[in-house]
Amino acid sequence: MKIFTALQIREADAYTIKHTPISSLALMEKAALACTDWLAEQHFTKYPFAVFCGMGNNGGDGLAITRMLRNMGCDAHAYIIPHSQQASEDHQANYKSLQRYYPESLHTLQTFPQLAKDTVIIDAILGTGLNRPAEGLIADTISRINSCYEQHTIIAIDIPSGLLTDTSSVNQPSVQAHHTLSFELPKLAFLLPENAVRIGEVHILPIGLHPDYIARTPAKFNITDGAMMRDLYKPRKPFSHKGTFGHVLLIAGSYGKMGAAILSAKSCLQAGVGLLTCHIPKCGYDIMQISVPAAMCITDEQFDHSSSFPSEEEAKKYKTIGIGPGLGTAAGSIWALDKLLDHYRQPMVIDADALNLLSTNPKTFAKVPENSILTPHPKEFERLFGKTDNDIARLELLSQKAVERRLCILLKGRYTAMASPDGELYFNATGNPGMATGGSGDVLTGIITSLVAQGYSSRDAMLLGVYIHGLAGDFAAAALSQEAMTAEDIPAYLGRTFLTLHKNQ
Ligand SMILES: NC(=O)C1=CN([C@@H]2O[C@H](COP(=O)(O)OP(=O)(O)OC[C@H]3O[C@@H](n4cnc5c(N)ncnc54)[C@H](O)[C@@H]3O)[C@@H](O)[C@H]2O)[C@@H](O)CC1
Ligand SMILES: [K+]
Repeated sequence: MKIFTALQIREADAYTIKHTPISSLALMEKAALACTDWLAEQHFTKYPFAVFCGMGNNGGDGLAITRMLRNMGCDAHAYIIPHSQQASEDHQANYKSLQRYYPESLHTLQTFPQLAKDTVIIDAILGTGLNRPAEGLIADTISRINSCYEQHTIIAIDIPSGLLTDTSSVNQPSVQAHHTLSFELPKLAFLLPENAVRIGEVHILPIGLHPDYIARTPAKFNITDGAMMRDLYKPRKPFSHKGTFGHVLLIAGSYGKMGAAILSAKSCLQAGVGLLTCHIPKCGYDIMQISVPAAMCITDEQFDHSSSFPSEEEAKKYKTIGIGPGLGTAAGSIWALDKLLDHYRQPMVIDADALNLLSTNPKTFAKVPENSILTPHPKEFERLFGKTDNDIARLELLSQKAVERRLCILLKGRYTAMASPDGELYFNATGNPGMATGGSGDVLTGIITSLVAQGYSSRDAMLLGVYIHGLAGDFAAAALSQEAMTAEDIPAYLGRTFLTLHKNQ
């Protein structure tokens, strides 16, 4: 799914109006109807409404919504903020309709109104046309709306007023909504952790923008989805054998952190690898053999951490290496990783403590093979690549580093961002807060390593691995609840997840 900029959204709007028998005013009517239908479905229409309107088309939406709510018998009032000399054409048309049918519902905002108990606040002040920070009466109204957050439900139309669509809004005043009702496609602003408290729950309502414009217009950012993943997925051929699906070496675990190695190993197997060998310290031998009988084990000479990774000759038998879960940051492990990178040139999957080893050893980092996949969470990302002022700057840094170092890098989060060496940037939308629990990342490493071994390109293994990791988590949460599920439940639901990738699903 594409993420369009504010400019592209305007173009999609204009293209739809030009190429279909729908006027700009009729498109606004459709958008307002989609919002009022949603309000009715969610049983908000039993409450009174205060609709705060700007003077552009976002305000026009608000006026049309007020009329439709009145048509449904609701007690709705529109408060127009006079921030401009002239309202947009469609705003004027909707103003006239409301004045004609429900003149008592129209107000020009002078002071913030007294709101009756349970009044639902609709924020239709500014939409994608925001071109400067909100100030004066608009900023005052935004702050008054936000002061009602505990007592009233606040619903933003298209985007919370004051929030920028495509760039960071850090330090800018904006409405803080419980729900955002947006049109047709998600906006970049909705995917940024820094906006989480302002956007609330986002609901994307279709309004019939022209599919040709959407299909032929390239977007800088995309969200992966089921259709794309079904295309990437490689079904198994009938005459295949375990050699067809690759041999993984997983270097993981240390004293007190063998659980991470187990979770990763189980997930690697459940994601379909042909053969799995785990390199673990001596303390982990019984634990691994008992917990994951299908995995072979090589024990390090050290008891509590790993300090000697395979030689050039030994490493040749592995299709790929996954390294990091529970590894620890012992000096011996740094030295061993550095030596491994002197000869190992295949793409690897690097996670957790192995990333921390790289962040403190730039010379070792420089040896990481091209097309390797790095899987940092935000703190690990910061240690590797430095601090940024906001989420947009961090996305740019992510993309820049992936291109510069010829790596696939994924930045974990609610919408994990995934960058590949050719500059593409995708977001993942599967997953849920039940996965915010120790071990989820180890599971992801196992899955992605497994896919690389099975012949997926690094980019495809990253996109597909993150997608199925999230979807398996969604199945686990649906069956067990977000609270009760643990990281171990994610590989257990991989089977159901793979079935959704089959073409006939
Ligand atoms: N493209 C679409 O898909 C559709 C868009 N519609 C609505 O149209 C909206 C966009 O409308 P507009 O382009 O008119 O933009 P806005 O309604 O966001 O407002 C733009 C107006 O506000 C002024 N303005 C911008 N920032 C300001 C600030 N900080 N303080 C004071 N004034 C400011 C601008 O100069 C302009 O006059 C969307 O957000 C959506 O709500 C819907 O009506 C129909 C479908
Ligand atoms: K708005």
